Amino acid sequence: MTSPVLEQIQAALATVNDPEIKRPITDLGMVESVDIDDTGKVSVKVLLTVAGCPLKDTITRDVTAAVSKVASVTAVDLELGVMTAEQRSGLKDILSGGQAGQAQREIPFGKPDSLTKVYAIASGKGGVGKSSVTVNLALGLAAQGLKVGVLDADIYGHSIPAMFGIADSQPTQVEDLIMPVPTASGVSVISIGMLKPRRDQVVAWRGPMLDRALVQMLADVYWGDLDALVLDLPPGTGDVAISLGQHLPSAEVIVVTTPQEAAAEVAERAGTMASMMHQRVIGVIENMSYLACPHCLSEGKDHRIDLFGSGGGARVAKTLSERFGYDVPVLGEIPLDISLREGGDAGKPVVEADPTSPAARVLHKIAADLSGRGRGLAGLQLGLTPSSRF
Ligand SMILES: Nc1ncnc2c1ncn2[C@@H]1O[C@H](COP(=O)(O)OP(=O)(O)OP(=O)(O)O)[C@@H](O)[C@H]1O
Repeated sequence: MTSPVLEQIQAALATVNDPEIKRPITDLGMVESVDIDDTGKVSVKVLLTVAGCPLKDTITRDVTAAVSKVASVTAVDLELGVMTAEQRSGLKDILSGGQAGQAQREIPFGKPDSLTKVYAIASGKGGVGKSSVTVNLALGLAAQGLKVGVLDADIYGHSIPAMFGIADSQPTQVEDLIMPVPTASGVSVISIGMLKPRRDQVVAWRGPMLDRALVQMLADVYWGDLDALVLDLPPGTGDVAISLGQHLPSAEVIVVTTPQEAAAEVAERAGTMASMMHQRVIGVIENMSYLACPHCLSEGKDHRIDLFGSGGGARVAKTLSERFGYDVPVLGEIPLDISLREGGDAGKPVVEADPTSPAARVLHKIAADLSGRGRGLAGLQLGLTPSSRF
């Protein structure tokens, strides 16, 4: 039996999103029953996707808050249950959009009508700050109001979860569909490290294994409707970069380098590799660009110490522009900044923990510029050839 109050409660429940799937729990078959007694006490039973769901506290809080707001509700009694195998299979069907049971799901970002911008963060060598840039750029894009996912494909490092403060989190699995782990600010994260049975296990995979892992992270993960997916690639020009090029030629590549000559040369190779895979290199980020002299700052002066030399980013941008015949700009120069390193170590990225610090300001600016380029099909090759000139 429905009553106006029950309808209001249903409407309130429809405002609660599952934190991992980011869709209303009412659309996902998670609300099993709703009742209200004569005193205004509401009894709700919500089914979790798996027993021991890591986000059950969030769901409890959100459901209780939403239902409590309905006028005439005096109390909320929430019971949590767990979906049966059959209910989970139904949920998987909803999430995979009718593709359930297919041996190989499609990569949603590879479809011609995909509106998700895919940014692949590449570098020539390790340790130049590629993962730090990935994490902070993703949060910077989220701060611009975008729905953002991060895929950590750096088999050697997979440091992304720790930098986000979710190192101990494991993704929830609904049948063979994997839910990305949400960060505190709602960025969805999957790391190649999360696919290993044990955290300390060393990944020594060859090309085909890596390719399978990358496809799994792109196709078997329920990413939902993202505005941007930021990928942390392993350094260099190896198997993952080739696989990514094959599966996602529409990915836009950002090359991270330091000001050093030696770093610039290998960074150019990483950029050239992307271009060989028909991906567009949209810019270069120079990290560890300079150190703001602390003594001068205290005197109100801006003096830069070029700890690692200078000009690497500009050199890579110039070389790649000449090589590809289109403009590859320097997107920003991120200074050395203790708060960036501390934020990474503590799992509290600098763009959120210390947004006015010098590095965070540059990263926010890069994110704002990128999001200003807009979502959608702009910049994609549409495969149209003009038939005549006007
Ligand atoms: N601008 C910066 N200022 C201060 N420390 C930085 C800066 N950029 C990066 N770091 C620090 O340098 C170290 C290496 O950075 P990061 O892990 O992001 O590099 P990476 O290129 O992803 O390395 P790898 O490829 O080996 O994973 C980290 O400890 C990070 O905190």
